[in-house]
This record gives sequence, structure tokens and C-alpha cells, in this order.
Amino acid sequence: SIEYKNRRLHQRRPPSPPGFPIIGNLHQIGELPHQSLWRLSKKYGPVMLLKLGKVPTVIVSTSETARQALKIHDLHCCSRPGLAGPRDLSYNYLDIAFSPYDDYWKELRKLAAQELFSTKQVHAIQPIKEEEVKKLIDSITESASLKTPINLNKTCLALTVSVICKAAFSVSFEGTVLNSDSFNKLVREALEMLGSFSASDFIPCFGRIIDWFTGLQGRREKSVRDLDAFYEQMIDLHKQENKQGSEDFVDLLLKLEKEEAVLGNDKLTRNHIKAILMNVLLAGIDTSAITMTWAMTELARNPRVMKKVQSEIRNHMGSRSTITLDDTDHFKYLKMVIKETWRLHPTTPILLPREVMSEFEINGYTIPVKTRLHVNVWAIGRDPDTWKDPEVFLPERFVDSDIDAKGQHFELLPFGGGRRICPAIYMGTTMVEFGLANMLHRFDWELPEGMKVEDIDIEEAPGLTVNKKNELLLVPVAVKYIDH
Ligand code: HEM
Repeated sequence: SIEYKNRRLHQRRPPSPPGFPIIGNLHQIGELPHQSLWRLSKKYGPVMLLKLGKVPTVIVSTSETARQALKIHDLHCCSRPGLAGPRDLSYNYLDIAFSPYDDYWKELRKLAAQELFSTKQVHAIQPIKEEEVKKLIDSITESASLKTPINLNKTCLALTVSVICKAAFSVSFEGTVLNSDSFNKLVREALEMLGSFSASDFIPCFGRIIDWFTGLQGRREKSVRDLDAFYEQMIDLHKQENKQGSEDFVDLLLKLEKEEAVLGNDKLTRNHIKAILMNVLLAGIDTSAITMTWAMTELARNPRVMKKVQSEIRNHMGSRSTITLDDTDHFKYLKMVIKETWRLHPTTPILLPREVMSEFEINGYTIPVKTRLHVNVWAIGRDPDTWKDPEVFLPERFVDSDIDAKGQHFELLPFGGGRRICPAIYMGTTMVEFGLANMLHRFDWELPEGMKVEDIDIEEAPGLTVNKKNELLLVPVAVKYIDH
């Protein structure tokens, strides 16, 4: 109709970099998409439209445009696109993170928030954290007495792996179920498959052939099979009558299956449980570990900040060795250190992709239905209009500011925002605070022989979540005056 044509004529599309046929702008996205997109946004603005293969994709790169997308127009764009990796790993989108926005997702998310990620659950798993942190401290103490450097990337990961696995599955790797190396490989490969660049997501039909040729399809199928076997093993263990210990995530989910719980139009089945466990494994472990690794990296690069945060913790603790959840509430400077870490090193720098469900506008630009949308949180953290001297690691910038990381302040979005915000903010934050507080309380951290502060790099490894590329090696020195 004429009216429709008129409307189309008056619509403004966001600025776009020029692209090629078929691949569109794909060639402009490098190994670290958040960085390529940040550079492009300096030229094309805070709302830009890219063609990634066939798929129109909008990138927002400032706190104000993020606020428009995640707050004002959240309901227009809080679905998820169908992507090959997530589809296979989530038993056809039965999980929380990749399910489209529908009744099933709404009810599942509510249930998970109440049963799995609640404050009550966080307190219930505190003894697990304490036990695992104690083991960690013992092993660091051993390295300290030998004066050998430890690999912080590995150490932080080992801590979150053991806490999440105990809390979710009640397994520990000292037992016989699995060894930690093969488990780490399983999780690594699955994360890579989840975030893998799949040609079929961008180029219909032909892309599938590409994925088949490159072997991606085969690798993905293997990863799904291996994970499935792992879930089966965990579920079998829980079916045994004499299982020890308190109620874990698998117990809670099996109970719901038995009660024939209904979510949206779906009755909860074994595949639903597996998909939810996938989220816990892949969203819960890596993010907290990466945050701790980056925090230790920035502290090692900034000895003044390191000393100050250690003094805060040690002054509060005196000669007491065991840090409680209540203690961590007092560590105001530590909380600023963590926020500053998230500003410069958000674990999921462009969040997860959203899909537009109904047309809306950002800055007067029309965003049509089915457009994919990413918020470049990494770029927002480095925006000089928001942050003074953005490249400087300065936790003090949060002293007189009410900015927190819980999704209401669009300058700082490590957990995302809107309806799709991470449902486990409290669980993730307490994990990071508790792990760091203990490492900083009990040990001083020195550079390995011959290394200078300037030698510590902040190069990033590619992936859906972005870790420090090179290992961080530091020598722990046990603090004397604490009662052991
Ligand atoms: C420091 C720790 C963590 C960080 C920084 C983090 C960050 C994030 C981010 C950025 C998202 C995507 C939000 C979006 O697309 O807008 C997300 C989603 C999610 N996270 Fe976390 N997360 C953390 C810990 C956890 C933990 C411990 C769990 C579970 C045990 C978890 C479970 C989830 C789930 C299920 C989603 C999907 C939400 C949805 O799509 O509805 N996260 N997280």
C-alpha cells in the first residue's frame, strides 16, 4: 500500500561500512570481534548495521544506545537467533541462554532463579566454596614454600571447576568419576563449539557445506555426544539410593522431572535437564575464573592497587584466617577492583546475540524484525565520553559513584541487562569476591625472577568468553602473621 511505501521511505537505516556480495562485512571482523567492532564504531557511530553474510546485525557501542536497546526497547529485542552451535548443545534450544523468548523460557528462567541461582542456594553452597578454597590455599602454600611460580589462569579455573561441579553434581575429581584433565578438555571443546564461527549461521544452504568440509559439523557432533555421556553419568550417579551429601542441582532437576513439572507447553524431560546443566557448565565455570585471572593480572600490573586491596582485607581480618561471606561485604575496595576489572575485561565482551521480534528505533534509526543485535560492552568500558582516561586501571573511579554491575547502569554491563541479564549475578559475584579475597589475604604475589611489571601483557584469547591469552605466572609468598 501507499502508506506502507511512505513509511519505508521515511525510515532511516543505521550507517554501515561497505561490504562485499555474499559475505557482506564478515571480512572486517577479526579474531577478536569486539575489537574490530569497536574500531568500526569509531567511524560509523554508536548504532551501526553490518551484514554478516546474509544476516543484518546491529551493533550498539555506547551506554546511551545500550540503554535504549536493553531498557526502553528490551521487549522488542530479547529473543535469541537460532544458531547451529547452540542448537546442537542445547537439545534444540531447551536451555535458558539460547531459548527464544517464549513462555517456556519465561517459566524456566523463573524456576532456575528460584531453585538454582537464589540467594538461598548461594548460602547453601558456601561450605563447598570454603572447602575448595582451603584445598586451593594448601596447594598454593606448597608452591610458596618451594618458591615456584604458579599459573593463575589454571589456578582460578581449577577453583571454579571444583566449586561448580560440587554444587551442581556433587562430584569431585579426587574420586573415580572423571579426571580433571579430561573434564577440562570436555568443557573447553564445548565452549569452543558454542562460540564457534559456523558458516551456516551466516550463509544459508552453502554454509552447511562449508561446515561439513571444514570438519566443524563433525567436531560439534562429537562434543555433543561427549557431553551427553557426561550428563548421563552424572544422572546415573544420582539415581543410586545411597547418594551422599546435600541436595545439588541434579537432585533438584530430577525431582522436578519426577513431579512432571510443566514449563510453558513443555513437560520437563531428560533433555531439558541436560540443556540446563549445559548452561551451568558453560556459563558458570569460565566466567568467574576469567574474571579472577584478569583481576590478578591488573593487580600485578598495578602494585599500588595490589597493596591497597591487600591492606583492606588484612586490616579487617587481623590474624583470622577464615574469610566468611559476611567478611567479603566489608571489602569495599576489593569490590571496586572487581568492577574496574569488568570495565576493561568483561568476560563476554559483546554479550550473547539478541534477535529483534518487532520493529523499533534507536537514535532515530529503524531496526527491523529478525535483525541480530549485539551490545559491545567492551567498547562501552573504553568510551572516553563515559570514562576519564579509560585505559588506566583505577578502581578509585568508583569511590563516589553509584555505578554497580547489576544491569541498571548501562556504563558497566558485565552481566548484560534487560530480560536476558545473567540470572546468576549473586552467585558469580560472590564466587569471584571469595576466591580473590582469599588469595590476596593469605599470600603476597611476586613476579618470577627477571620479569618486570611492564612485561605483564593483557593480550586476549579469542572466544565467546575472552580470557587472558598468555598465562599469568606469579610467585606466591605466604603471609606470616595469620593463624593457620
Ligand atoms: C562472574 C561471573 C559471571 C559473568 C560475568 C556472567 C555473565 C553473563 C553474561 C554477559 C550473560 C549474557 C547476558 C546477555 O546476553 O545480555 C550471561 C547469561 C547467563 N548466565 Fe552468566 N555470568 C556469570 C556467572 C554465571 C553463573 C555462575 C551461572 C550459572 C551457574 C550463569 C548462568 C547464566 C545463564 C543461564 C545465562 C543465560 C540468561 C538468558 O539468556 O536468559 N552465569 N551471563
